[in-house]
Amino acid sequence: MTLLQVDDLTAEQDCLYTLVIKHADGSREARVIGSIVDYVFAPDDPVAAIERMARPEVRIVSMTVTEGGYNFDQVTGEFVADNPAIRHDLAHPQAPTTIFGYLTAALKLRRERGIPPFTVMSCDNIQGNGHVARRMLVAYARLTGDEFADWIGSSVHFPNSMVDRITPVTTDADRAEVADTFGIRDAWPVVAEPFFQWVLEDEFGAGRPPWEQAGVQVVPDVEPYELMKLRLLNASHQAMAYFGYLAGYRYAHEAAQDPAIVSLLAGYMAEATPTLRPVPGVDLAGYQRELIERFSNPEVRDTLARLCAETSDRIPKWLLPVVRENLAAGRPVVLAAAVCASWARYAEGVDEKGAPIDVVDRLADRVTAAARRYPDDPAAFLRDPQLFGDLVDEPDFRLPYLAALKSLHEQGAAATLLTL
Ligand SMILES: NC(=O)c1ccc[n+]([C@@H]2O[C@H](COP(=O)([O-])OP(=O)(O)OC[C@H]3O[C@@H](n4cnc5c(N)ncnc54)[C@H](O)[C@@H]3O)[C@@H](O)[C@H]2O)c1
Ligand SMILES: O=P(O)(O)OC[C@@H](O)[C@@H](O)[C@H](O)[C@H](O)CO
Repeated sequence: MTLLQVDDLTAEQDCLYTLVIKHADGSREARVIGSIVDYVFAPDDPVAAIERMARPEVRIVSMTVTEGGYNFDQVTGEFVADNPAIRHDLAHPQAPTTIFGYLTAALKLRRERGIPPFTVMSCDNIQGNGHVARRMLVAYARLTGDEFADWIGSSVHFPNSMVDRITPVTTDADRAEVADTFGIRDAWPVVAEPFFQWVLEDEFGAGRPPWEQAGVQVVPDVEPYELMKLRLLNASHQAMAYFGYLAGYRYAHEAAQDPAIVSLLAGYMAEATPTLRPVPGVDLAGYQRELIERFSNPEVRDTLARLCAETSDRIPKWLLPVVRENLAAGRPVVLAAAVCASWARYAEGVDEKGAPIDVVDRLADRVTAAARRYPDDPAAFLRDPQLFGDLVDEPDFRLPYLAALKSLHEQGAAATLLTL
């Protein structure tokens, strides 16, 4: 295997890359994208990155740093100040490691130089991603001084957004295909499904490109779209990932073509739907059918391993809000509880044939240790307040969770899916 650095993007191919759209019928569309004009790898040269962000022509800083990058307590929603990376950034403002250190250093420079602030545009899969980005950045800045934090809170804009296109990890096979099919030697092609949706609030302090012309929906309130996407698409990814992996599948389309998994997804989505708001112009039943079709696209070859990673940052943000709202309204949470049980079974790190599972999660040691307390302490996995809050005390959640976990152990994933 060739080890490629993203630096190749600048050195070898002038920041151009190929976007390959993979249709379910096997046809392909390819376009060379020229929207990246330069690239600075911040860990190599933090000061250069900060200076770049401070340039007057920079008007938007967009972020795709995954759910774990926002550093908030998943139960209280509060900024976690007691984090070694945050302590490091406060002590070394010119060599930061977190987005908060970078954004703060660049905004400070702009303010000192009389340059208006940039807009911070989160593209991550977090409910209220703009609101969360604002709250967390202001909380970080407050640790450096109240006046500066207040200035960020009142001067910097943070649009909420919903970004949707299933984009798996690029493989060597993708690179080879781009060369063979399109005659393009590209170290960093991006492959994706045909569907895309980007919904954005028009909340920019210093202007923005006319993204409507490229199909972006600019709306006054993104929340209904976010709820729909995070609770139906992303949470359904979680629903099929662990059951699918334990049942022996390795690709999303394989799992999504199994009728028992389709039933699980349909059942979970029926549980989640009452927690959504009406979405302008969207028929939610049609959206759910389309999701199963999108997941089933055999060409995209999204791996379950990608969907199974960093669960500690995903299930608490996408699935547990559905559980809490349904419990509060007296509605059932049986399938959402079973999905949590499938995570617990997966987190044990050993599959149904005794083979090891590579649990990729920043809390891997902790979740695996808790999961392995089954059967001596069957609810141990739920007794992690930072992940589950007090849900372990809710019988309507705990009992279906325990039933599904017992069945996963005694019958296996395939048989459990049939009983669900
Ligand atoms: N891939 C998709 O299908 C897709 C679709 C829509 C939205 N998104 C959003 O985009 C984000 C990125 O997706 P991706 O597929 O590019 O993921 P990825 O894992 O390929 O890339 C994530 C990047 O974030 C960086 N990162 C991780 N933790 C960080 C932290 N604490 N601080 C700063 N940087 C950090 C990583 O180094 C990596 O470069 C996702 O989390 C999701 O919110 C992804
Ligand atoms: O990338 P993450 O960590 O937010 O979540 C994994 C997938 O659910 C996600 O990448 C989806 O493929 C994407 O959100 C589809 O638009």
